[in-house]
Order: sequence, then C-alpha cells, then structure tokens
Amino acid sequence: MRVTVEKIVFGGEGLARLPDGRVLFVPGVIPGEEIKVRIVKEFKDYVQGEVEEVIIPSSARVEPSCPYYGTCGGCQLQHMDYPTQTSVKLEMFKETLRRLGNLPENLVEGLVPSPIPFRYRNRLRFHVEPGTGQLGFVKRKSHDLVITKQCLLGHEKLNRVLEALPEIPAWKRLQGFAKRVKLELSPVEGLVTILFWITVKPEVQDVEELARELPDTKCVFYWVRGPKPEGPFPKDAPHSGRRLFPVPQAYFPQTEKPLYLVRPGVFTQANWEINLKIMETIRPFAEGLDRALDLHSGMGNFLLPLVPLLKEALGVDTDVGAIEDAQYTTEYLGLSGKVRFERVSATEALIETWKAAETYPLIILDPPRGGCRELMRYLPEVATERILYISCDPPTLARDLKLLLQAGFEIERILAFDMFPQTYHLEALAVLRRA
Ligand SMILES: C[S@@+](CC[C@H](N)C(=O)[O-])C[C@H]1O[C@@H](n2cnc3c(N)ncnc32)[C@H](O)[C@@H]1O
Repeated sequence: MRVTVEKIVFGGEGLARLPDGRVLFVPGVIPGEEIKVRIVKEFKDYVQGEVEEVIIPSSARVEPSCPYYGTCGGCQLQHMDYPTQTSVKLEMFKETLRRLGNLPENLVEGLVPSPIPFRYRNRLRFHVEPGTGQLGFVKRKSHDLVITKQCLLGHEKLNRVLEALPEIPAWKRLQGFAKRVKLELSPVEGLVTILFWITVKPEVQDVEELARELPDTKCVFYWVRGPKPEGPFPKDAPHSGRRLFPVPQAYFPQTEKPLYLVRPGVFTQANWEINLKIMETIRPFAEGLDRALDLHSGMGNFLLPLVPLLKEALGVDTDVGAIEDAQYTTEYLGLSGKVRFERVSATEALIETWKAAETYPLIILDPPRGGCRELMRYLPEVATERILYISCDPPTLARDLKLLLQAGFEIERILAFDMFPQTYHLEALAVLRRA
C-alpha cells in the first residue's frame, strides 16, 4: 500500500492516512516521503505499519551512522539530517502543547539545537546480558537486549570503557550477579566512573581490579541495595569519586574554579552543552527577586547559578545522594549561608511552606516525566511572581501549563532545547509570571 507521510508525531513515528481514512503510524520515515507500507497490526483507532520501500525519499534522508539503528530502542531520528530533526521536533512540541494544553502555537519561540548531534551524552546505562556479561540496550518494542559495542550518542571515553569492560577478567567473575551498568563521564577530568547494580556484595579485589584495568577510569561504585551505592574504589579517588562538571566563572565570581561535584548515580543532565544553555536562559529571570525555591533541585544544577543573585534560596529533592552533592558543591562554591538543600518531597516542601503562610517570588520545577500535577493545588498560592518550569516530557508540561494558566499565570517565554539529538526526546523551558 502506498501512502504519503504527513508529519512526525510524539514518539518519533510518521503519521500517514490509509486510503480508507484510517491513521497509520510508521517508524523510520520523513514528512513528505511517499512510501510503500506493510500493515503490522490493526488497532481500534489506528494501524501500525512498517516501511517496505521508500518510493520517493526526502532530500533530508541520510544513511544512519549507527549499525544498531532500527533494532535498538534508543534512537528514532537517525535517518534524517540534523536540521530536519530539529524542525520535526519543534513541530512535534508545538502540536503537543496545542493538543494537550490548548496553547497557541505561535507562543513557542523555537528549538535551540545541540552544538554536537552525536557523542553528546555524558552518561550511558546498559543492561547486562545474563551469562555472558555483555552490555546492551533494550530493543525497540521489546524487552530483549541488543548487545552494544558502541553508542554514537555517548562520549568517546564512555565508548572505550564499554568496549573494554566485558573482556576484563574481574568483570567475568562479577557479571553473573550484575544487572545493570552505568558509565558516566567526569568532563573536567576526562575520566569515566563505573557504577554497577549487583544482587550480592562483590569481592573488593575484583572491584578494584576493574578500576585499575579499565581505560580512562576514575573509580568504580557498586549498588547492592539501600539509598546510595558503595564506593569509591579505589577509596582515595578525589572528591570521594565525584564527577567534576564545568560551570561558568561569571555565575560564581567568588570561586576561582567553579565546578559541580556529583557522585556516580546521581542525576545529571545528559547533554552538558545544552544544560549550560538552559542555565544561561533562566538566569535573567532571577534578577531583582530575593528568594527562590527549587522543588526538584537534584544536585543544585539550576538553583546554584541563581544563588549569587538572591538573598536566600532553598532546594529540595527526594534523592539523598543528590542532596548530599548539592550541599558538597554549595560548600565548594562558597555559597553556604545563602542556600539550603533538604531531602524532602516537592509536595511536602510546598505544603509546609503554604502552612507557614510563606511565599517565594521564584519557584523552579524540573520534575521527572510524570510532571507536577500534584503540586498544582498549592503552587499558585506559594509562587508570587515567577515559575521556571523545565520539562523533559511535553505532554505532562502541556497538561500542567494549562492548569497554571487557569490559576492566573501567563507565559513569558516558552522554548525547546535539543538535549537529545537523534531521538524524539527534548527538553523544554516555560517561564511563567503572574498575570
Ligand atoms: C529531571 S531531574 C532534575 C534534577 C535537577 N534539577 C537537575 O537539573 O539536575 C528530576 C529530579 O526530581 C527528583 N524527584 C523525583 N520525585 C520527586 C519528588 N516527589 N519531590 C522532589 N523531587 C523529586 C529526582 O530525584 C531528580 O533529582
């Protein structure tokens, strides 16, 4: 059956219409292409298809660089050139905001592209293949693994470790009990940290051997159970094995070499260059305000650069490791006394603030994919001037923005950032002010 691709929808698949009017979704296509499709499955409201042949290809079609593309579930857009990816994602973002948030499309300013479209990730997480200890990602639409020797989204140093790890004798002894492995870059040092999840406590000599034998490795951690991983190995790794991230000197004039210091396993934004662009974009919105509350502070990523502009600030997060890192970095940056970080949930922090009849002129939200619906009851009463909402999930952002607009806020700026080239994922920032 021949169809023409109309657009790319959230999730990265193309939408086309069958001659009988039914909607068809098909991966690996580009708007405007004429394709021959095979129907894979028919659902009540739509049909799932697969490309049999691209009859008239788009001029934006490129040969995917990665041998796993199409099998691995990680990337959806590698068959498009990068400028086309960014325009497709911007359209997808606008449409999601319109469909789920009733927001006019012309509100969206644009999408900030990633300075590099490959090798941008500072962390990669793999599953361990039972029996062989090989590492892999989950296959598209399946729970099976695709054994991965290289991931073109990951920094080169992460890939060197990925290639070497399965061959290390200590790993061959450990792998039978290991479930997942996270490789994370410490960008300032150009070194990698390794964190693996394991069902039984490993021999220390084996863990130390991994750290010694793997190329460009700073240290190793393992996680059996509990709120935090065990490590570092070796024990004397600088800053207790934390990863070192560069941050602009201009934001921290009191510190000679400003850094963020983050333990392996604690959340960091995957594409640091884009993270710095988001920081730069939000900074002017704290000027002239005296206090801020960050309800998903993590290790302090978005709040810390604003602290020198404010009189006081509070960051909260449920991850104990992230809060410890935020406190460690605060001290390193010489900001103690101006900012506090507490391990408490966003809901609890907000309700406690409301009960105390306290308010904040600036509130930062950066929730996981599920968004912030549970905060909407109290947020409008606690946030007196501005809300900065950073989101990795356009559908929940659209839902929450609709509620905030109903509660008396208006959108000052809204734009997307391409934190995740080659995939359909993006990061968005909405700046809201009280209308
Ligand atoms: C997308 S990350 C952002 C972290 C940080 N803003 C950053 O840029 O690195 C989301 C954060 O929300 C935290 N989180 C998840 N559920 C939470 C909750 N109920 N209350 C507060 N924080 C929560 C996670 O631990 C994680 O640190």
